[in-house]
Parts: sequence; C-alpha cells; structure tokens
Amino acid sequence: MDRPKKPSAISPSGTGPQPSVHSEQGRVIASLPTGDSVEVLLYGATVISWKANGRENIWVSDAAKLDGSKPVRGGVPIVFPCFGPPPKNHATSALPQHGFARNSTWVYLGKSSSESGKLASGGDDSVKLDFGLTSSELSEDAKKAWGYDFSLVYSVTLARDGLQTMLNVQNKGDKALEFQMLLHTYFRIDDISKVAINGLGSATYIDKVLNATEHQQSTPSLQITGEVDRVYAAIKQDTTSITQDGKPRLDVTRDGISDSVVWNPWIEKAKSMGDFEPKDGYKKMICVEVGAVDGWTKLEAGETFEGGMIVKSHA
Ligand SMILES: O=P(O)(O)OC[C@H]1O[C@@H](O)[C@H](O)[C@@H](O)[C@@H]1O
Repeated sequence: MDRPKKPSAISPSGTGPQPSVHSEQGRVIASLPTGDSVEVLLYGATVISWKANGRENIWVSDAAKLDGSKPVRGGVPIVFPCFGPPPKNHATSALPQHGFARNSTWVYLGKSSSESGKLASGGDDSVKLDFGLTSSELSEDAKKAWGYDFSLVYSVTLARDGLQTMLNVQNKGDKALEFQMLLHTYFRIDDISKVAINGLGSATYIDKVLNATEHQQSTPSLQITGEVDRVYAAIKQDTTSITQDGKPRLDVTRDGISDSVVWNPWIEKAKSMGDFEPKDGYKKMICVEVGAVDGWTKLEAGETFEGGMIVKSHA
C-alpha cells in the first residue's frame, strides 16, 4: 500500500543524566531528567499519563477501570484489529467493538538501548519502551474469534520534545490477514469551548453522529460545540494541531497512516457511559485519534506494517 511520507523524528539524545524506567503494579513508568514522564499500563499497553513541561497531556476518566476488568476510559487505548463494531461476514465479525488489543495484557519487552532507526533512544533525553502482544497472550475467546498468527510491537518513545507511539504489526502466519488500527488518544485540554482542531484540510469524513453520512471538511478549523464523531480518511497533511485560546497546544503528526477520528461525547453520551466521570469531563478532553480505519489494511504472510504518531506539546 502507499504510505504518506515520514515526518521528521523527535530530536535525538545528547549527554547527561539518564532517564529512569521502573515497573510497578502492572505498569511501566519512564521519566526524563527534565521531569517529563510517561506511564503505560500493561493492560492494553494503554498510555495513561504523559507529562511534559509540568503539564498532563492525557485525560483519564475518574471512573476508569485500571484493573484489567474493561478497556480504560481515557488514555491511549489501542484499537486493533477492527475499529468500531466489526462488520458482519468479516474475519473480525466475532470480536468486540475496537477489537482485542485494548483489553489484552501485553508483555513489557524492555527499554531500547540502541538507535531505533526512526528515533534515537536510550540517551539522556529520550527513552523507548517496547510492548508486545501475540496470539499466546490472547484470551481463549479472542483467539477463537481471530485465529491468526500475528505479532504486535508497540513502541512508546518519550523525548524531551514529544511522545512517539508506533504500532508494528507482523503477519506471522501462512495466510493473508486484514486489520484496522487506531490510537484512540484522549487529550486533556483546559476548556473545550476554547479549542480548535486544524489541519484536516478538505478531507472527506464519515459523520457517525449524522447517520454515517459522508461530508467534506469545509473550514480549515474545527470547533467542538456538540457531540462529534467523525472519521476522516486519507488526510493530505501529516499534522493535525489542537489550539487553545488561539495558541498551539498539541501537534499530532501521523506517521505511516493517514486517517484520523475526532471524537467528543458531549453531554448526553457522557451521561450514558458508566465509566465516564466527572460527567462534565467532556469539557476537558478531546479525542484526536490516528490510524488506518478507512477500509482494511491487508498483510500477506510474513509482511509487516508500521504506523503511529508523534505528538508535540506546547508549554
Ligand atoms: O466506548 P468505546 O468503545 O471506547 O468507543 C468510544 C468511541 O470511540 C470512537 O473512536 C468511535 O468513533 C466512537 O463511535 C465511539 O463511541
């Protein structure tokens, strides 16, 4: 498949004190000497915190379950191998909404100590954590519902100037497989009424709030004034930016993928979700999710795919 060109990676490491990495209670926490940090739950390999310049960038519901009993409401759940409810008559049909990656327990593969190719790691100002999921870690139900031999490696790189999260998918079996993937990021913002989303260009989107009808983004900037659930396909620009009060807040750059979902449940939908707290928390979050969800990505036996994002936070 054709892939968009790669964005420039976050700046490489230098010299000085080393980052620290430790694991406790089913999570891995990495910190840089600057104080920036990232916290990843093994359940779902869900990033549940990313602090930069003293500020939390990730929203997690006060009622989110972090004990592995259900996908985390908040953070960066990984959607794989299907996005939304799976279609009928497809290899994913028997899977739950958004697949199994967000509710499987991943294996921590360790901190990378060498250059990753895309991004330097292991120096004083960046650290890369790898998490893996294969069919052996799946529940019996998931294995039965999606009987492919696969390997996922999710790499979370914390750097002084941003966070990079990349999903690598390998078909280890002898038959082709199809998947969708999405990094369902809940960004923490101060006030939804002051937020704008830029960089969706004139992309077409499916509006799930308006009966899944197709539209074209007609304004350069999107403001959120009600429930929004849009699936943008083949976006030409690499970067979608979130501004607050007209100032840059977060830049989300797609790497190897070109689709994005913008989601905010607003008042009624937030009320209907038992694990969404506080109920007016929709004012403090916006999901800008990067992925490959327009149709299916096919991997022949032995093939590999990689896609993800680089996020930069403005102080
Ligand atoms: O409640 P879930 O399964 O975590 O999904 C949350 C939302 O995820 C978004 O990605 C979907 O576009 C929405 O339709 C969905 O409501």
